[in-house]
Amino acid sequence: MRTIFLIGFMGSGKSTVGRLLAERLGVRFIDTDEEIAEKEGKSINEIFAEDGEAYFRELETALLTGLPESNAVVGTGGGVPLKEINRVVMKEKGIAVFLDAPADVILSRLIYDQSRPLLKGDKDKEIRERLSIRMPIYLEIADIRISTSGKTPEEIIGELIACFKERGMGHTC
Ligand SMILES: Nc1ncnc2c1ncn2[C@@H]1O[C@H](COP(=O)(O)OP(=O)(O)OP(=O)(O)O)[C@@H](O)[C@H]1O
Ligand SMILES: O=C(O)C1=C[C@@H](O)[C@@H](O)[C@H](O)C1
Ligand SMILES: [Mg+2]
Repeated sequence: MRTIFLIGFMGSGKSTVGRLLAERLGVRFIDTDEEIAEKEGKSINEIFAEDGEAYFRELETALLTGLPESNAVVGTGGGVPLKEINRVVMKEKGIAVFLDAPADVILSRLIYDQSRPLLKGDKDKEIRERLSIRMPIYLEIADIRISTSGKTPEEIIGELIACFKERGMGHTC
């Protein structure tokens, strides 16, 4: 099985769905944010505050470059597809599954969340502005796009697995 990269905005469910999907497929789960936080010994908030976003983005690229090309599900950070080198690495190593959710659903999931450094002000505005800039990039590299609104993580995984069975890995559903 080629590596599955889950991409999408903050709160789209990449970490939640990714962990369950890996369990279901019997493969390793790697969450880029968790790996980086563990290696640095600090939270993502602390890395952004103390070392800056540019440093965090370098760590993301370094991590992606070292990931396996098979038998893994990767929950990416929401900003990973923004860099061209990251998009190239993901395409080389596996397939990209875009977990889609509109701004109001994302806001409802993250309204009380304090762990995302890019959502510290007017969350509604920050989500809408960033999502509109990123949407074309997520769409451009998605092999598969799944709407997550109103679906449980289990339902999303069921849809994804059905899609893989119907079309085969690496094809657009
Ligand atoms: N399908 C879903 N339905 C309802 N709530 C969900 C769903 N998927 C995720 N959530 C909830 O939304 C929140 C954010 O989910 P998660 O951390 O998996 O997002 P993420 O895409 O990994 O975000 P980030 O890019 O910031 O890492 C969590 O509280 C999670 O329980
Ligand atoms: O969308 C983003 O740019 C981010 C998403 C999170 O997964 C973290 O990687 C970090 O909070 C930045
Ligand atoms: Mg995550």
